[in-house]
Amino acid sequence: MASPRGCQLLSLRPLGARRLVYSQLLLPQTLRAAVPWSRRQSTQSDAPRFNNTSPHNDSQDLSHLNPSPEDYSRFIFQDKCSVTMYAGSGGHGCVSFLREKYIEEGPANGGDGGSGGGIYIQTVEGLTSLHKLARRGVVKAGRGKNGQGKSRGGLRGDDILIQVPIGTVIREIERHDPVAEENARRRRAYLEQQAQESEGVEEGEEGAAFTPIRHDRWVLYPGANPSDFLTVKFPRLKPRRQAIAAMEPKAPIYLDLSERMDKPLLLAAGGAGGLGNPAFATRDMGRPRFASRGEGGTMLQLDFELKLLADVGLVGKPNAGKSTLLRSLTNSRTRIGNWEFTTLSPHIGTVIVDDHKGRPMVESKGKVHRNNFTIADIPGLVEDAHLDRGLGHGFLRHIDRAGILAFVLDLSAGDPVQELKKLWHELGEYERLRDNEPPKPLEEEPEGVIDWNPSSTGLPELEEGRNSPLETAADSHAIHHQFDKPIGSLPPLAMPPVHTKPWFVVATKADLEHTQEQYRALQEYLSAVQNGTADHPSGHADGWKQKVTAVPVSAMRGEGVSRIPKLVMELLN
Ligand SMILES: Nc1nc2c(ncn2[C@@H]2O[C@H](COP(=O)(O)OP(=O)(O)OP(=O)(O)O)[C@@H](O)[C@H]2O)c(=O)[nH]1
Ligand SMILES: [Mg+2]
Repeated sequence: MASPRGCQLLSLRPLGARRLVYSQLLLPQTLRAAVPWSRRQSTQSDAPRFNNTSPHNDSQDLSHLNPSPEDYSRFIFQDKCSVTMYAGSGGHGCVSFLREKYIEEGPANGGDGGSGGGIYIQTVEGLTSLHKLARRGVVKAGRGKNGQGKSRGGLRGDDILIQVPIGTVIREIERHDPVAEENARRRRAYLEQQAQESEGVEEGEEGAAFTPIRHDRWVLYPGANPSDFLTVKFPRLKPRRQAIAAMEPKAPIYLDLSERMDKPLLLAAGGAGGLGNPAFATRDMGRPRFASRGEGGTMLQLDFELKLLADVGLVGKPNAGKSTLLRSLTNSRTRIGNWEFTTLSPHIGTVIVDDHKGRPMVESKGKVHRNNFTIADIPGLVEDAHLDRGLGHGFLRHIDRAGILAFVLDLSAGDPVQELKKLWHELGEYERLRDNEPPKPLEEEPEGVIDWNPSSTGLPELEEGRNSPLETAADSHAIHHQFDKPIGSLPPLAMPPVHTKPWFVVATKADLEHTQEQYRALQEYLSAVQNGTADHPSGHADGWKQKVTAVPVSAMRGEGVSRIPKLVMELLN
């Protein structure tokens, strides 16, 4: 028993030391004293101290809402990542001949190679972060197995299914498609030949020209001498794609996966398998001693970005009590601390709203029943956050992505109306800066952009004339020109203006003294905004103000928070 305990203590020590340094740097004198106090909460006997006055003490387990410093888990969050994907290449065809007693020179019986594995994508409910995908970095589908003798075909390569959260946007950064490149090469060769013919080069001369064997395209019979092939005329080998490749979205890929998908969507099909030697048998050459190699798989470099973070985003100053509020509403284990910037990355919690029998209580817009919504706890906003102060722009971007904004105002910390206006000011400034950014190159080329709607039954448009070698070559030429120069950073996602989003206020720490007057003033102001007698705090005349209200809560005691799910469900509708 002794050794594991020792280990635990060792691992916690540096953390405690670091926290103390933070607290001394960031906290005012009055709050500093609270840090050792909150650390003391870890012992059972001290835990209920601050709650002595609360009538709920006995009935509720409040330790979840005012956790000890040890009681937190690190939530790894990533809302952006770039992943390189390789579809599997096809297996090679086999060169083999029937060998049987009394059959001297058996016919060709090499099997075809198996096709390479494809890469599929699907949105699933319950995922909130891209960190798992980001950690993989490179994703490779399986290669098809080579064909074998006795006409045995090779096995297909394994497919890869990538699961992403709903609201992921996928954009293509780079593509390397061996089939398209081979087509382009053939096209160039064809054009050169045409040019030569028009210049009057005689056919006889050209026909005699020596063409080296393309070992990247052909498999030769292992027992044969290379010189045996000098006189062999290899057939023209068109690069092939699997039939399923017709279901790939148009290049360059731009997908906005904003709904749950029942079926996966193909991003890149694997390369077609090579053909066995029977495929090349002709009347003149009954026993071809070559087979074709499998086609290479497409390489895609894709940028993933989470567009919609959560249904509700908590916006507030550092230390306002956002994380405590999230804990009181959900099972989240987000970290709480009486100092600023406790939360360093968004945490998402899910609130289940049902009749305790699993049946949803509310029906939302698209007539789809919902029994849950998600809340994102975002790091606190400081003044001039839009100028990258505090924890920077990144978190304003997260606010941008929540459907509903919940402004968390600490009633014990100054005038809440002024606080609310400051928060709106930061959002407005951020939006202004974002919208004034110069447009990036990809925005000027919208022709490759498709709106993928997973609920529609139709397939995405197919690449036109993909099977015709000349047209395909031209296409691939275009692709190549586009990717000659790297696209660089992609343009930001287009979001609806922040001031048009539904919002409400959570007035927290209402259990503290002298907060009633503050709440009253806040509620008066919000009523005035709703009636139109006061300006919308964002300063926009067309700001959303259909039902602006403030919910007084004491998140730490879990009081008043039950009104929030009802309000959110109303707003979601
Ligand atoms: N009295 C009282 N204290 C609260 C309440 N809600 C939160 N607190 C305290 O306020 C402090 C800050 O709470 P957090 O939830 O970490 O605040 P935050 O807004 O997430 O802070 P950052 O993550 O730094 O942005 C903690 O010490 C909480 O215990 C409340 O309703 N009443
Ligand atoms: Mg927090």
